[in-house]
Amino acid sequence: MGTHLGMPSVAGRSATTGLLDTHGRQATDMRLSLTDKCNLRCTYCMPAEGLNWLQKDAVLSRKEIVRLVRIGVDDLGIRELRLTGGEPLVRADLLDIIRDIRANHPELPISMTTNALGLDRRAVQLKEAGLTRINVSMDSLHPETFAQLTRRPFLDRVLKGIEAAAAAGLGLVKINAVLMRGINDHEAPDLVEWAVARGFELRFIEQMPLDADHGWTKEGMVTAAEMRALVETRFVLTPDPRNRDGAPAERWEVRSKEAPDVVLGTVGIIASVTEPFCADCRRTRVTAEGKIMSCLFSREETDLRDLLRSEAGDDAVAQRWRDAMWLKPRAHGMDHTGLGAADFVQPDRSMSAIGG
Ligand SMILES: Nc1nc2c(ncn2[C@@H]2O[C@H](COP(=O)(O)OP(=O)(O)OP(=O)(O)O)[C@@H](O)[C@H]2O)c(=O)[nH]1
Ligand SMILES: C[S@@+](CC[C@H](N)C(=O)[O-])C[C@H]1O[C@@H](n2cnc3c(N)ncnc32)[C@H](O)[C@@H]1O
Ligand code: SF4
Ligand code: SF4
Repeated sequence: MGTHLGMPSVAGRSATTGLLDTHGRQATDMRLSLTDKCNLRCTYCMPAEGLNWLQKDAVLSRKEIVRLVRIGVDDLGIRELRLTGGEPLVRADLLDIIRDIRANHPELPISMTTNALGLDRRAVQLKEAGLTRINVSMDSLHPETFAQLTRRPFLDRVLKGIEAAAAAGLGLVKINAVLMRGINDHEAPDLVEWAVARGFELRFIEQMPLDADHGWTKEGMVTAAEMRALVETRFVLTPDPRNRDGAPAERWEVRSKEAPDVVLGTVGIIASVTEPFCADCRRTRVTAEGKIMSCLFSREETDLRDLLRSEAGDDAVAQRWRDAMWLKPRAHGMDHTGLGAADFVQPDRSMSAIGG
């Protein structure tokens, strides 16, 4: 667990404090969903038939998004912004949104998590608009396995997108791979080999119960310990000495068994289920329709859109955001960790509808 502010009292929350919660954490990392729509149907996230997309006017407009980010950064201590979704690249005004945010906040790190479809055509423009870096989700290097997991045959397009992002200077490129038992878990060492050869940081992700199909089981998921063992069939892993600094990924240095003196690269493992990192969580989430979710697994949502569409000033918006974050659950949407525990309730929203 990293450093924390002391437990703040309600009286101690003045109009100038940031996004504190009753467990002594402060959210400085804003995750903003630009859309609930997506052009893939990853089995651990979306149903095959897709979801009922939000109406256009239900989704925050460019102006509303830019205002919300300004309030977050200027009034609430946000220090990092991540654009996500659904698939952020399907949003037509994505470049304008990034340009506007960059104009207001010249130093703000702005990253994006994407499936990379269409990124080959837009990577340079994204960089020019002011995007800092990119994470790409890609679970398999085999076209058939990729198609099985995403229900779409688009691996070659994703690979082109990744190449374009690296060439455009949107690095360090991180690659996210959810490992699924019996489907792509055997690919773990190949994915590591592919990523380190290209200077990408690969992260293996434990599957969480956030799929629209509600098919997740604790027994069925691949654990972080298993992921390490799979990688260690070909490589030597040692803890990365750098400070984790609130990051979900625990990083490991990768060496080959033949030349263990040379660090080939780094691999991360995001163990939300078996090794949760909630005690050091620094996240605040805004859904595409402007609801604050203080935790990925929150059952409570706080609407900011109605305030943004009223005459309310920035102070009122900031205060409602603070109030929502104050009540952030300790972990996994509850007062204790335990995805899949008897008292855990899976949120109604899938990962794509929350904003991963
Ligand atoms: N438990 C938990 N897992 C999360 C949360 N946010 C993201 N994840 C998981 O972490 C994975 C990686 O998320 P990214 O969007 O790439 O963000 P990140 O790892 O914070 O990114 P970097 O800062 O670039 O390292 C996601 O695919 C989720 O599975 C969160 O708030 N809680
Ligand atoms: C919801 S997606 C949104 C951004 C973009 N569409 C993408 O896939 O990168 C963000 C991240 O959530 C991850 N994700 C989705 N469902 C998940 C689940 N059930 N468990 C763990 N990670 C999940 C994806 O692998 C992806 O890295
Ligand atoms: S993980 Fe990302 S790419 Fe896959 S269905 Fe969900 S939102 Fe779409
Ligand atoms: S589950 Fe909730 S508290 Fe835990 S890291 Fe994710 S958002 Fe933070």
